[in-house]
Amino acid sequence: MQIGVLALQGAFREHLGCLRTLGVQGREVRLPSDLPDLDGLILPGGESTTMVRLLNAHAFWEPLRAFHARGGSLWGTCAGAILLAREVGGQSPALPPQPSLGLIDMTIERNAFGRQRDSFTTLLPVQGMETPFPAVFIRAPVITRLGAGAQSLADIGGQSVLVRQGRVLASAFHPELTNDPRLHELFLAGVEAQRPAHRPA
Ligand SMILES: NC(=O)CC[C@H](N)C(=O)O
Repeated sequence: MQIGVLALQGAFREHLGCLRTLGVQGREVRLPSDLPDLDGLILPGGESTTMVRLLNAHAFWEPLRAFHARGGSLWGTCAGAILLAREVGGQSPALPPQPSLGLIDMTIERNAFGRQRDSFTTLLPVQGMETPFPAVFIRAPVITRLGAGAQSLADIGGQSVLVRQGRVLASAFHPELTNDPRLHELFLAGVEAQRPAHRPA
């Protein structure tokens, strides 16, 4: 199974490290030409406005949508989750809406926890996990609207922080900054389930 991590900016090395501990040699994705033979792609946390600028500069938007359309699985963490949303809120009304891939029918609000709670770690109950997940939030977004086709797997105070729509997973927090492999395992299991039978592992 071929897994890539978008390596334009942010915590891509940490994701590659987590994949390595699970025996998966992930690949840095820096150009659209790195996408074609991947089965799964992780969009890391970082600064979504910077990522948008770099995605524009490399004409990445259509190749990413095409990757999804041909059966690729995606997982966005924090800034990466913002890139996957249909609508992005939380920026100054003076600015135009932030562009995004629209691969999950949700509205996501940037920097939603406010200054006092800029960064925190919490033990988060996640659907399907026997014990809570240690979730690290850093200037994190929350999902304020979720379409009927998307499913919430965890929430804080009634607001979703982990959602799935088909082959696309989004977490508002950073599983790559903890030693708990369960979300990486969840993503890889989804990729494996989607991988065409004729492709070698
Ligand atoms: N840790 C993160 O990825 C923070 C995301 C950042 N606040 C943004 O809007 O892009």
